[in-house]
Amino acid sequence: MTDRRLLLVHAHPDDETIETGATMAKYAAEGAHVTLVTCTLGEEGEVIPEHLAHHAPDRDDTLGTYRIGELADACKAIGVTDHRFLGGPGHWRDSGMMGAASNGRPGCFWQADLDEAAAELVEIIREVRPQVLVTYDENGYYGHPDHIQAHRVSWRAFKLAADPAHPGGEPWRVAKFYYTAMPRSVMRRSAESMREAGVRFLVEDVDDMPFGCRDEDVTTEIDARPYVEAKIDAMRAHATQLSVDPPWFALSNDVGQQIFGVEHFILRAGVPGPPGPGAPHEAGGLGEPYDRETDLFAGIG
Ligand SMILES: CC(=O)N[C@H]1[C@@H](O[C@@H]2[C@H](O)[C@H](O)[C@@H](O)[C@H](O)[C@H]2O)O[C@H](CO)[C@@H](O)[C@@H]1O
Ligand SMILES: [Zn+2]
Repeated sequence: MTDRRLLLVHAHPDDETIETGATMAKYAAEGAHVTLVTCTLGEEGEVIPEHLAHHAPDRDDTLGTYRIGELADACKAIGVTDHRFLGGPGHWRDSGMMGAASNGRPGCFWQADLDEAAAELVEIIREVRPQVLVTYDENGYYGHPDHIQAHRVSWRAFKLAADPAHPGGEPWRVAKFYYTAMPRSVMRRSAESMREAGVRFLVEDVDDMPFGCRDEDVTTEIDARPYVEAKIDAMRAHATQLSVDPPWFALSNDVGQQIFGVEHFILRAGVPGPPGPGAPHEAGGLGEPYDRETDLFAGIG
């Protein structure tokens, strides 16, 4: 299909690259219109490099502004030119990890009025008219309040955008709504590879990691291996948040993860397309039988 339009809704600067960077680079390179919406500036994040530590929320509190620049560089690396902050830069502040005092801070995303935030996203959906929307599952992929809220706002906006009773612009029905996903079998093989390689990062037991899904829940495997270098460049752009030592990376908790050019998704709404040739285990794929979609736009007329 021509005129493909993909909308991704992510919570903080860096999530777009960690979970969907190769997929975004692939579709952008293939001429699809890729729109990234980021819900906060990541103001409450930790800072890895010592020389940037002064930006931290408990020091200069300038991390949000700094991460705007990191995100711009990451978007350039993956070829994404249409990026928006939900409600405008800094409209909703990063809420911090679940249970942090910052969860209760007025103006943080976790405290956002759902319909107000969803209305902001409906405006973008009715302007861009994407066939595909990608965000997190009900648990926000790993339980972070801003990720859970990104899911809730996206699902609400998906419904409202198609509702003729919702004011402002022509209704638009997004054909396919996806969750990002990381199959546990891929995590297990990756942890084994890290142990064998003796990586400099911590290697945690997969069952102790806050994310991961059953292989059988995955509906879609995007093989974007040709774009993994772009994903690595984008990860390097998020230097306050990520340590990158390809093919590995780590967040500020120094727990190692593998950088994959193959990324996985769960179709939450819409009609799946036909199965296609997936990726082998050694590439981070789910391997045989290749009974999953291999294109987010598959099956859309
Ligand atoms: C990938 C992601 O969502 N990162 C968030 C997350 O950052 C984590 C947080 O600082 C945690 O305390 C660390 O142990 C972990 O290593 C970090 O990845 O939460 C931040 C605060 O809400 C957010 O800014 C960051 O983007
Ligand atoms: Zn995040």
